[in-house]
Amino acid sequence: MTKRLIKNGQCLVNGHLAVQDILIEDGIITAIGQLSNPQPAVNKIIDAQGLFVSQGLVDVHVHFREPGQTAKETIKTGSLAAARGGYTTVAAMPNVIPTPDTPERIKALIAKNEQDAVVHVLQYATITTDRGGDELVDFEALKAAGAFAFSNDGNGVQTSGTMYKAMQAAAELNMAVVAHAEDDSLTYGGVMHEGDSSKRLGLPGIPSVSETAQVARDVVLAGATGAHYHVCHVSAKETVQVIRAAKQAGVHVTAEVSPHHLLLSDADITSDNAMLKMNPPLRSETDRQALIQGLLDGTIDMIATDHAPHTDAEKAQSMLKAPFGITGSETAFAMLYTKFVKTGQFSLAQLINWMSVAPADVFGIQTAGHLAVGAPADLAIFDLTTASEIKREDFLSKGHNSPFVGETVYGGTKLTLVDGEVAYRAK
Ligand SMILES: NC(=O)N[C@@H](CC(=O)O)C(=O)O
Ligand SMILES: [Zn+2]
Ligand SMILES: [Zn+2]
Repeated sequence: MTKRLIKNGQCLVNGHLAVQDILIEDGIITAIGQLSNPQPAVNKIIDAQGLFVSQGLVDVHVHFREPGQTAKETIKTGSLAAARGGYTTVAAMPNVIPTPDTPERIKALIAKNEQDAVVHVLQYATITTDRGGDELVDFEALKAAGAFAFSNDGNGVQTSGTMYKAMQAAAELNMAVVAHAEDDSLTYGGVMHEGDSSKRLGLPGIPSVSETAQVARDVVLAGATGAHYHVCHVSAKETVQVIRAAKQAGVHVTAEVSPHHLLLSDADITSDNAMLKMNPPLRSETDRQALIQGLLDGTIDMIATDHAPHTDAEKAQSMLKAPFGITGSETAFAMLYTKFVKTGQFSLAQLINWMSVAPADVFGIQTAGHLAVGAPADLAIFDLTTASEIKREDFLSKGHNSPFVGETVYGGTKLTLVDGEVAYRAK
């Protein structure tokens, strides 16, 4: 039996930091508290003096590009990036090639995730065949094959009738429909938010209504079907209002926001720079403030990265040509800690709630989100007091497409344990 002891770490206890020791036996947390020293037969002692020891973070929105686009990312590199960010459980979106829209395909992908990943990977199935059109997948068979939830992320479901039937099927199975909300008839070939910055730069804009109109449709459908409807990467203030009203009306709707939509706005796009191109786009400062308010009042439940790696060559192009998406796994905690917790806007407990507890609880991920005796030893150890610079050469992701390179941050990850084993250790 392997016994590890994490000594003297700072843990959140009832929302406040307190010094605790954590005993791990065969990958399971077996004791938390002021443990007597020495513990009998401990194989390894980790000294966490002055460090923050947290339950592992949970990210319900990442893109690994395998199979199909392994120049951008693989299951291995994407999971290493997650571990470096302090994540121990992630959910992988299905926009890989071929896409997991059949039981055979998702089984093969789950087996590959299991084999290659250094963190726990949950796998989304698509809502429709080929992640487009109106032919629904076999929800029951995909659930039986191990699907985590259903999503066409990368694209919105364009037809109301298709979304309605998808929600009926998902509700029947007690599974979530996880939506990238985007009405293609309202995007006009845009590459950034339609607003002052797009006008100044002369770049085509994506109006907020392209997101909000579809979420408005979907909360009505969720209300009618009783389905759990989860909104990906909320970006617009009007969308926050629609979700708030739907929650008040008793609709089973939940929502995530990405770190970049909390940290940046279109005012940060001062030149044609594809490192700031993602979907949905960075919106106005008013939208950003509404997202922060949405988190604080519970309208938005959680933070998810939408880690979307692309190659250097692709992202070196103009915003007109480059693909949408930025990476996020390796920068999320440190950036959010530095910009929101250190500044006093969020408490550390709130941040851990949005980055671990809430995603696990909302999606019923039994094995994640809580630092507790009996739970798997999925832990992240962060250094909240030493400043470091985000450097592109340090990324374990194949993607370097991060607008946060060069930022000085606190909250770097020192060690990530998955089932008690080292998934990431800082050099
Ligand atoms: N967010 C993005 O800009 N891109 C994502 C797709 C998505 O999340 O919609 C990708 O797969 O690259
Ligand atoms: Zn999306
Ligand atoms: Zn995505």
